[in-house]
Amino acid sequence: MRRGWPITIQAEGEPPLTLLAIETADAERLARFAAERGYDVLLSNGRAETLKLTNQRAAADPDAPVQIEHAPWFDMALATALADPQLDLATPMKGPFRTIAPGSPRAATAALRLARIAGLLPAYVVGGSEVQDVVRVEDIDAHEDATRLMIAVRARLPVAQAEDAEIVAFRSPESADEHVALVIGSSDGTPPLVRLHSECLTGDVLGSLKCDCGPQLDAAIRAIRQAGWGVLLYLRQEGRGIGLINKLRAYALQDQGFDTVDANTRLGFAIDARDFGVAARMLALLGQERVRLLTNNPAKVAGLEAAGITVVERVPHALPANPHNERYLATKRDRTGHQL
Ligand SMILES: Nc1nc2c(ncn2[C@@H]2O[C@H](COP(=O)(O)OP(=O)(O)OP(=O)(O)O)[C@@H](O)[C@H]2O)c(=O)[nH]1
Ligand SMILES: [Zn+2]
Repeated sequence: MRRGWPITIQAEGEPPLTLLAIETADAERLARFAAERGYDVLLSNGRAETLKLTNQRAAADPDAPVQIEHAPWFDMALATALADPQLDLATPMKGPFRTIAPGSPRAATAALRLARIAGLLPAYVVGGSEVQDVVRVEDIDAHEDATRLMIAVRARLPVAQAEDAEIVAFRSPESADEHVALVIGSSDGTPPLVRLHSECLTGDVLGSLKCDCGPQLDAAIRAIRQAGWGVLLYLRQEGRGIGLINKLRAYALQDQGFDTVDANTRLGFAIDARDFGVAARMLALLGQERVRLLTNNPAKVAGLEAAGITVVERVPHALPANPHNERYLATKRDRTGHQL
């Protein structure tokens, strides 16, 4: 998909679904794809609603797939406008469009998930008649199957704020994401103070002021050291699970005035695409199934608990705002239920 090649997704009991990711397609590839029959367009419900293409279907799952029927005037420019929200404000969409029920609904849902895993916009043309390399839905699920995660290596890692630390790296056969845990101090038998930190290249490395990630990361290490012992999980869930490029697309939409929640929806993603089952699995592999959790986000507590970890205490983890992240923090409080 990243190379712009078509793929076929097969869900058991459904017709095979052959598709081409719009982001990596070009006019020539598009013309070759489904040349005789024409192609439909597959979007997420959130993206389709943004474009007002869902005929007011009540409260559908934002991640559910929506299929738009081919019309003779579909071309690369139109496919790009359907896929990419960047130009929504500049070029209003001209129809008419007709949405139809996806012929392979489970394969279509898996396709949207695969785009997110690949870091691409979740939008495809569908309908190619030649079956391509076949990907089974189970193959896509395996990328996010936390039970397949294992400890790969552990080593001593003194860090500036905690000299007595050890790094533990995890990986699974299917996923390229290499998650790590920094174990600070040694167990004294009490539940560790734990922080789930999701990767944020802009905040963690470049010192971005748009979010609170960098200061939260520093403060977490300090708090764990002060508590005596604990674990920082550094989860490779950049952009709340949508990847760096898609997060930066969300930033570009924020430059147009949308908040962090609406930016994700306009792109066609869930507001938070993270799976905290990965964190639960890492804690279980470290032998820590009872934890004190540093967070303001009730979804992290719920996600760990649902995956079998007992959160004995939630420890607030708020830091002072700056002029650039005030709105971001207010959105967390007002729209995503953060207890700030
Ligand atoms: N999609 C998207 N992701 C963002 C944005 N701003 C920050 N992020 C990502 O959000 C994640 C940071 O979330 P966390 O620090 O875990 O914070 P949280 O879920 O709000 O919860 P706590 O800090 O634990 O209260 C990182 O992966 C960032 O890259 C944004 O505007 N859009
Ligand atoms: Zn950040």
